[in-house]
Amino acid sequence: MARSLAFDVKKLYGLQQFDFHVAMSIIATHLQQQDAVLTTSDLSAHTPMMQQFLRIKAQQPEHLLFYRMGDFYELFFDDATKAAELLDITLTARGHSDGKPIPMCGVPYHSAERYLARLVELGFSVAICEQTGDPATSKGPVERQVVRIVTPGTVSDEALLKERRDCIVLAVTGHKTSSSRPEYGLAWMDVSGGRFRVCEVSGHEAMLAEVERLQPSELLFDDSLSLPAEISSRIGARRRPVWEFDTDTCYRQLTSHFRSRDLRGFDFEHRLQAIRAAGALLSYVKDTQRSELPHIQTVQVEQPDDALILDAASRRNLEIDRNLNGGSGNTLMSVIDKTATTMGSRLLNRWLNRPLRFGTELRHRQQTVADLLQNYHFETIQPILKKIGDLERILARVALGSARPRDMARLRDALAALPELQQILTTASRATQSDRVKKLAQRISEFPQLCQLLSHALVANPPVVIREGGVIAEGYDAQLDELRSLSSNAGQYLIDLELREKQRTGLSTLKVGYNRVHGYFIEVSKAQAEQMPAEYQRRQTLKNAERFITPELKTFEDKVLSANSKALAREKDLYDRLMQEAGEFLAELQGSAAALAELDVLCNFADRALNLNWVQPVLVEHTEVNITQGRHPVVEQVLETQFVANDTHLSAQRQMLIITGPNMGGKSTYMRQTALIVLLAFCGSHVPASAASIGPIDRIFTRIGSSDDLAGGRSTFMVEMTETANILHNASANSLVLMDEVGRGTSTFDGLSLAWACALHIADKIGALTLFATHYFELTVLADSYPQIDNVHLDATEHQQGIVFMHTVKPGPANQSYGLQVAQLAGIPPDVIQQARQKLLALEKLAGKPALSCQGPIQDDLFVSPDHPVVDRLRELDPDALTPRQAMDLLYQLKQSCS
Ligand SMILES: Nc1ncnc2c1ncn2[C@@H]1O[C@H](COP(=O)(O)OP(=O)(O)OP(=O)(O)O)[C@@H](O)[C@H]1O
Repeated sequence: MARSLAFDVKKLYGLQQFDFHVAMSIIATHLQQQDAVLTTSDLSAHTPMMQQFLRIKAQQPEHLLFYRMGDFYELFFDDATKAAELLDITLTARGHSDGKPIPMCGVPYHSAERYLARLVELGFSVAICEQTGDPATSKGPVERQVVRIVTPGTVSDEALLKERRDCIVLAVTGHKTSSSRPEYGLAWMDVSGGRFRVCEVSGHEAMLAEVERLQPSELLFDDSLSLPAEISSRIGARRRPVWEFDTDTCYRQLTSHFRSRDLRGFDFEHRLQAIRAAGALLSYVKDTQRSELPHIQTVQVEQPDDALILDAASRRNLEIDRNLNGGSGNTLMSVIDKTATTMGSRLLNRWLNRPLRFGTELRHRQQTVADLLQNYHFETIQPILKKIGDLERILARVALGSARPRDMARLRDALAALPELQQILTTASRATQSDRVKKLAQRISEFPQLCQLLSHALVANPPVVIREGGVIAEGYDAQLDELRSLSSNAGQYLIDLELREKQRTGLSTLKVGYNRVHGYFIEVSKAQAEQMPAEYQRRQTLKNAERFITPELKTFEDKVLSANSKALAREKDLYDRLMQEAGEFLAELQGSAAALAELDVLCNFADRALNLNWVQPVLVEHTEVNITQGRHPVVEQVLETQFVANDTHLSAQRQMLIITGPNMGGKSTYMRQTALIVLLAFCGSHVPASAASIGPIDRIFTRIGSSDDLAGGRSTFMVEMTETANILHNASANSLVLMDEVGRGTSTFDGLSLAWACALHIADKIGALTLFATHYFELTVLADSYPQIDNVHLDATEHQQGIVFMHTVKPGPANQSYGLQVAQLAGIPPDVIQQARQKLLALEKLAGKPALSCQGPIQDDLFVSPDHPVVDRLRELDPDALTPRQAMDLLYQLKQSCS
């Protein structure tokens, strides 16, 4: 129906080429206008201003409307009620509608950013409606227009952005395939960084993993998709109509933006889902920014196979940039990020969240870090990078025409620092054997012409905004200088004029003055008024004086009074041109900024390697994770005591380690450190170990910790099993799998059986490199039957005062659980511990062996429970030797011992 309607519109509007998207927009506007017409005719009793408001609001139904009135942005009706609550500001009323007061609230325009930041953080978007007409010439309300729409994922203002985090808007679409595994298309844009990426993934888990990786501030999803609550109820998630994802229209959107005939050059000509997501996203962002997005110069396809895959749960468990409480403390990022620029910090975050696979790019990174470490070159580079700052975001604002004067000054200072940087890079690359630093330096251009222009044009420390002027330096523009000197020299001119006219007329009372209503004047006393020369025209009569104007003074007045506003307008004009001129270098500047950010991250890797005593891992072609004296990068930094380093050796011959040991022994730390070392190695970083060699790993899976997903309707055990199922389905022989206490969330036998079967499946069927921590000692027997499985344990010893954790990984299984000792350490009351001890003894007696230790011989049949005493008696009994009476008595006895 929509499509046929659109064809009618095509006829109606005479569109040459059928453009479904444009047509649908016309229909939508048309319908909205009809709505607005209806509304306005209904509300003709409203003031003209309110009618204007309603007309504009009807076109922005999904955004809060900031309606500019003087020095305030006002909100009305439901917007006002909502905003007053969200921003904690006073709700008042203005006029009436239908006999009821119209709710209203407002925020001062000069502090609007603070309020915008809050709303955006809460996931709301705001349409900013400014006065665009001239109040002096307007009949009725001044003309107003929505000049931009601020949405959570498209903001580019410095005040609304987090410095060290990408601000991403993501679009998701997809379709179900015959294999019932849905194919998803994802497209995301970092408007403030000028990045546009797409990918296609297969299956639900993969899509969730991408969302977890990207952490979008805004998520647009195709209305036809049924997505789980964890996606659809995210802050900033919005349904978008299906027609926005129309393939043909999206394809055309993309080709017209990139001015290309097709999408072959971008390598996604046939990726329909990616095309749909990318096209819908591009038009959404263009619409909200009211810009053609000149800084989005390309779109890149991210191939899942190019990166080491981390599913959503593993990303969370490894606490890469967010800890399990959602904060940023004690994360890998918090330890590793000592970048000099915030653009470098954001790139580092992206790298950590998308480690590479084996390949040239990874080796290049490693080599560059090694080169930068030589002679400590990175230490001379970092201070210059600090001077350069966040070039990436400045360039985005230049492209969007929203760069502030201080942005331009920072751009100038950044460009001024480039020659010095190039010199250092030349020295560094001469000192190294590889050409990596040289190659990186070649990607960073110098911009002498632009740098000179900005230095000439801008004052040293410009104000925050252009509004009040004072941005353009003296000597840059003759016209501006003249206008400025006119207003600043006005005082002297008037003194000179007064003196001259006094002498000419000989009138002693003559003086020059100014008032707001009448402007400049020459005043004389009433008595001398009649002696004025003919060219003096009367302007105002006072009680004791007369005021005049002369043609000369009038000309001066016109010039001076307008000089100020003319100077401001001229300055604004010059500033805009300056931005345009900088915009002409945009592509090259963006390329240089990207290389600078990369240089920053690689210097950062060198810095961390040196200061944290990390080593370069050797990348080998065969499957192995061979770490000598590995440490956990984060725990090591926060511990007040010495961290105990441990080895990890996994290979095709030793695929699985069953890790036992006491609670608090260090099992989880050991497993996580292995995963983090692998992850760091695949980012090109050095690693916390004394040596490491790592083979090609395709994915890292983790099943660690327990949390329920009440909103998603999944219990702790259900979450645990879902994550385990994902591993069993998707792990390969090249995956690194961490399994921590699988099965603990259910009854002992169920849990043990599941842990047993999962471990066996991974070791026997998949062959993944696996660390399997468990408190089920029964699993340690697997090593006897499967040569690829080995036992290790975390060491602890018992002291008089209690248990001492050695945190050392030793061969073989643990021989004790120490559960009660750890509970005692945690402060469980002594009488409870005592009772637990008694119960433990009873259980051990019943089982005929220490219940929770594996000291006794390990049985092959793990799940045979100890026989009941009745069974033992029956076994010993000879029925033929019993009289009927004895048999009857025995039966009663047995019955009694069962009760
Ligand atoms: N190698 C180590 N060197 C020094 N301290 C360590 C080491 N490993 C762990 N620790 C300390 O021990 C604490 C507990 O470690 P971890 O959580 O890894 O134990 P666990 O064996 O997994 O315990 P549980 O079985 O109860 O989950 C850590 O928070 C850390 O303070």
